[in-house]
Amino acid sequence: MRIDVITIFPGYLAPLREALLGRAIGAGLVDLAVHDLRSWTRDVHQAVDDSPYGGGPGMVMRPQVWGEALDAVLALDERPARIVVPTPAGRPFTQATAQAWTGEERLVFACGRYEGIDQRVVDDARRRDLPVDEVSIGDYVLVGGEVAVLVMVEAVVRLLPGVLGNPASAQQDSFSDGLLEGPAYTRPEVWRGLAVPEVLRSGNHAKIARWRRDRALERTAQRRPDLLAALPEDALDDADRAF
Ligand SMILES: COC(=O)c1ccnc(N)c1
Repeated sequence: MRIDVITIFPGYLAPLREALLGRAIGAGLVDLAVHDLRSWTRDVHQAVDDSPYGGGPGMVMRPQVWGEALDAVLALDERPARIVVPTPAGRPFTQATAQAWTGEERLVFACGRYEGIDQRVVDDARRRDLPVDEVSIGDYVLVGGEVAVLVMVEAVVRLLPGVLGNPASAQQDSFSDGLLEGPAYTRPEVWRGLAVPEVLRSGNHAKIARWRRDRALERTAQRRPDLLAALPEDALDDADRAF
């Protein structure tokens, strides 16, 4: 997978070259290219934004600069790309989105700042039949899209084959089965007077699986009843319902 990020703060994306993601890049599982949007400005001030039509606070990022930047970056590689615009006004980015994007050959992230990017940039890309997703990582506003890109790239790349040491851990993630993950424990057996639940030391794999499923159902019911309500009809078996 090739990932391109267009931003006025390239340094914000440096963490993508650390740790697990850095190793994925080193192993050739991911190609990452970060581009400074100001490279496509033509004026001495390298202006990337301007006042909003209709008035109002803040500044809007200029369509000319973004249009040239996206055209140039897309032309760097012939692989088909999905353009992603992080915005608080976007559709929710979820584990399902991350899973779906693992099938993409290329993702091009357009990081907006200020009050966002002139809408015609997205409209122009869409009318050229380029896939464009405007996505939000949660119901809150950031200063720029860069942090959202860090979140989304990590969520996607960790799912790519060969990235995680143990692929099973991606399968047992929270959300992978529609439920939140339950509590986890490691040594010592007792810590500050708190013992690891007995069942986890029983060696009885069926009982352990049941206990873990019950804890996941319990936590999901307590913290995210919306996820429980959204489960498909056949997702819960009789033992689950008995819980
Ligand atoms: C500027 O971008 C944001 O504020 C943003 C992007 C993606 N998700 C959000 N919740 C906010």
